[in-house]
Amino acid sequence: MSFDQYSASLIRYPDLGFSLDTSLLPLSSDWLSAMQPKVDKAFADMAALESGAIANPDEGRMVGHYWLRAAELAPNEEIRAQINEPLQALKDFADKVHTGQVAPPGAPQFRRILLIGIGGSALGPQLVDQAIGQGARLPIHFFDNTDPAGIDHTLASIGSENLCTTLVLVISKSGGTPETRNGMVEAKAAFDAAGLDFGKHAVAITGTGSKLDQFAQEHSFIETFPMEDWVGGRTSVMSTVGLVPAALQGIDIDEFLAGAAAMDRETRKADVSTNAAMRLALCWHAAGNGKGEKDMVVLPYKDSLVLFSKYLQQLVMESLGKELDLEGNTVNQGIAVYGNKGSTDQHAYVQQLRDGVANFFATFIEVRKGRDGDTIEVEPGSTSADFLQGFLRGSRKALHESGRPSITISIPEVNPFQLGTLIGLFERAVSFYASLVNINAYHQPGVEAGKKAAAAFLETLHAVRSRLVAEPKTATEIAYEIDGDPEEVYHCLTHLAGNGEVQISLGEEPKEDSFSL
Ligand SMILES: O=P(O)(O)OC[C@H]1O[C@H](O)[C@H](O)[C@@H](O)[C@@H]1O
Repeated sequence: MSFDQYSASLIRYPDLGFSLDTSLLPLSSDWLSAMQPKVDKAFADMAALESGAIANPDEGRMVGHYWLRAAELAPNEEIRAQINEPLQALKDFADKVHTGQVAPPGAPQFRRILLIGIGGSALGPQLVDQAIGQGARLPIHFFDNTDPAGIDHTLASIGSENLCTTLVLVISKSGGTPETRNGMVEAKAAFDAAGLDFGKHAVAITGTGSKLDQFAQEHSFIETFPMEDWVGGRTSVMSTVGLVPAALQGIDIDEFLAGAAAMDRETRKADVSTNAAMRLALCWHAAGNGKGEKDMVVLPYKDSLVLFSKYLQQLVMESLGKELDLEGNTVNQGIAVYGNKGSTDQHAYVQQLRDGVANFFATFIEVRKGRDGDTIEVEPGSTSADFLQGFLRGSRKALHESGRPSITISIPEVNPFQLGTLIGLFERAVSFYASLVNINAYHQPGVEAGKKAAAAFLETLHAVRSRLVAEPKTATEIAYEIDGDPEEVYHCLTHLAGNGEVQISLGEEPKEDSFSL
């Protein structure tokens, strides 16, 4: 490690308190020169995207998440209104909830939020809650799955006696995602059981005209906020999806947006030497040979950023994990992302990072401020923050010594503005990287395949249920009756057995297992 190398390579934005250190993942000038045409194209692609080009060609959509924090840059008046009007409306709504002008029947105020959503319609609000939701005016709970045990756990943590002061946010861009629909049906059942009118507790955030939008109208929800098709789920945290819950929590959403806008201003500049988002994209490219050969391990040394690794996992992997490039060639692109937080992970998997298979690069996130307020010494002359910083610097050095590259991002503290800068940085890095490797970062065709297969499984399950009788049958026999796949039928049967709907009698192997009512 050399101070000269560090000093020369550091990209700093002093007004943002931000710096990016890539000295331990160096990019040679020859390599950079060779990449220059692709870099130029990536800057040009981004300029086109931001001025309203159809940047998501497969879905024929514009890609507008950068406008959400700078509506003046949106390509037309209609889109500016689609940003500004809901923003004002959601702020007014949050004020009314806080002052009790919007209140549940029979109680002066809403006291907590239950957010129902999945993927991009939950991860952003979860990240915001964990990172900057401390001391929120309204605590928030989540249904982010169709796991009934998880739903029961969340309902129990709210307490049935508290549903009467719970505000439910149902979030789904498409308005048809099964997990979210199921969560809403489960929540409604809990409200019904408590004798409460679900609609008087519910708000929808969804595309206009979606199934959820219709449900909200039919059940007289308190409010519906629109979500536009030019915002992708994984980049929706600065749309109504992230801002409605954040404003209700009392988080300073203007600062959050300002942080992203400030990072956008810096990383919009087509200068490879000072553009942190382009530098990140180039480092990813260099580390993984432009083919994702190295995984990205995200290590924020701050508890409140623990979900940032997961958030980036969706942002990066759903955006970059693509079979085809823009010309239709099979490329199987992507970068695997995982991570949790430091120094916790040093006591878990960092052993492998240091000594094991060298298939990754690390991204450290340093938060300079340890805590608000006074601190104590945990041993003479040292604070807990000193140790946290020591472990970050120690891991970075140890990885470097064993030939493992790393990037280090530094921010002064975790607050709405800084979280905005981090999200803005990675969103743009993902856009740039997608251009460098010539893929569409804004669709997710692979996700549809799993959804279709799940729907087919559910159909088989219905058919299997209808064939169950007191007399034992094997999976093969039932599969023959319904013209189904025996293994799929077997999985249906073990699912039903696991939930007490059928009896299973084990044979020597699964083929011989029999099932009866
Ligand atoms: O907001 P929704 O339409 O309910 O979608 C929720 C999520 O599920 C989809 O399957 C996509 O893969 C995600 O990108 C999306 O964020």
